[in-house]
Amino acid sequence: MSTETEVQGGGAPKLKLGALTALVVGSMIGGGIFSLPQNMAAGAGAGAIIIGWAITFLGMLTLAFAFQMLANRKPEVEGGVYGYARAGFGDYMGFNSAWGYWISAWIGNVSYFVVMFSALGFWFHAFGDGNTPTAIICASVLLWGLHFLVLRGVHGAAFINTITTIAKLVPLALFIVLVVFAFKIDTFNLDFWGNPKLGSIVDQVKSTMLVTVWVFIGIEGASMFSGRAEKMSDVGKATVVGFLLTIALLVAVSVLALGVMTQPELAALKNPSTAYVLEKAIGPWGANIMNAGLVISVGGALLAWTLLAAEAPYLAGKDGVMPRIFGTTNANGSPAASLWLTNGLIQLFLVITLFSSAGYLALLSLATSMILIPYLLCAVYSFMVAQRGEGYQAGEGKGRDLSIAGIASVYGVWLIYAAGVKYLFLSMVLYAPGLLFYLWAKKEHGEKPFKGAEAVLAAIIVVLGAIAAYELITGQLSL
Ligand SMILES: NC(=[NH2+])NCCC[C@H](N)C(=O)O
Repeated sequence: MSTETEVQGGGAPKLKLGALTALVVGSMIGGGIFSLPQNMAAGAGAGAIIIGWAITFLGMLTLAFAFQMLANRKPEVEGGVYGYARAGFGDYMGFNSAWGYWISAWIGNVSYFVVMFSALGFWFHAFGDGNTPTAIICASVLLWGLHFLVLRGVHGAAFINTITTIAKLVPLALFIVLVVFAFKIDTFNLDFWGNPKLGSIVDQVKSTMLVTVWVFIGIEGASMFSGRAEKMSDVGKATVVGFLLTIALLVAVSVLALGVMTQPELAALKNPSTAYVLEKAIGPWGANIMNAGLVISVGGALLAWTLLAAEAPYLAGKDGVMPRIFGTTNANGSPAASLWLTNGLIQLFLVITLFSSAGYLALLSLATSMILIPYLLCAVYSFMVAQRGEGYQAGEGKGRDLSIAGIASVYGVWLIYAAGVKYLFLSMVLYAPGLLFYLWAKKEHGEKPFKGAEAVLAAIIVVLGAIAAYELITGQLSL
């Protein structure tokens, strides 16, 4: 691996608006949407679900706008959630953002493999719940197939992602149309504000927040590839358009399902619950269609997330906050070292799921909450940029941007609260070991690792991580 190829993608072709939008939609729509009817109904009635979507709409829209604003006002900052955190809060925070994002991305992929083979288990019983030996062997073959595909070039992989993204919209559109016909307003209105077992409206709404976070992860997809984009303005457009398309699908799927089955019925469904909702609407074919849809959708999202996962250490490596080796690309412009590390870890975890599915599920929710810190840092950074007026013409109003960035930041804090502060504490177990990589990188460049308060922050993360690890081991805390 030579360092000459460190230049961004060498002469690789640049990504256009269509490919960027497909990256956003393709990474947001993966497995989550197929389980949405059950996941949302598990703790909330129709009324609370609608309120939950309204909050999510406002919050995620402002976050999408914040990414758009950053792409337009700060075109020189590459690297999405990592790049913005570093620009706003220095090398060490930038590193942590890349690290948290990366872990969240690849652990998410481990869950994708399990979910995909569990859906295939609908037809092929040898795959069971997605973690039988046969399933793990086949998942591993698929993993390395994707690996070599991406090694041949990010641009080509992005092209295939565009195709799978279009393909995955078909079963979802079909679901929406067919369920509209089966929709019964009486079913929908029944216990609109939830039955007493679900608790207060606030509790019900809060229960939906975790689910809505997971389904929107990927909203940063275009920003992560800003360095490979043809035009910066396309990055912003792709983010907003991708968001609007995705939320329309998500809301339709979750709300329409409530007119086919009652909340307790939905809550009791197996996942992917869309399969059983459609089965109720049109018969056995329904389950076949949605299971197939899930396989296509997650297959495509696996590709998108292989790209996204490898991008984070690569970008950080290029800037010298991750070890140099991760910043190198092969002759096709693919971040080869980063890909090998990422997929190697996924392979390891796939084997672990063979022995312990429970432990891995716990790790998954932990990893989901890890991405909230990178999101919050981006929102706050967009607020700082607007406040300082960076990239604005003289006399140009900042009011709109300030309020958007303000709401996005408040939403970011709310998500961490709604996801549970416990998870934030537990995620320190995974944040803490990153320090070794950071110190390694800084040593390579002969730089002092910390400026100002960064050393204190690093110490806090390590101490919290150690306490959390200790409490986990002694059983005082559980995932
Ligand atoms: N591999 C991942 N890290 N995926 C995270 C994105 C999840 C995506 N929004 C979904 O609903 O499926």
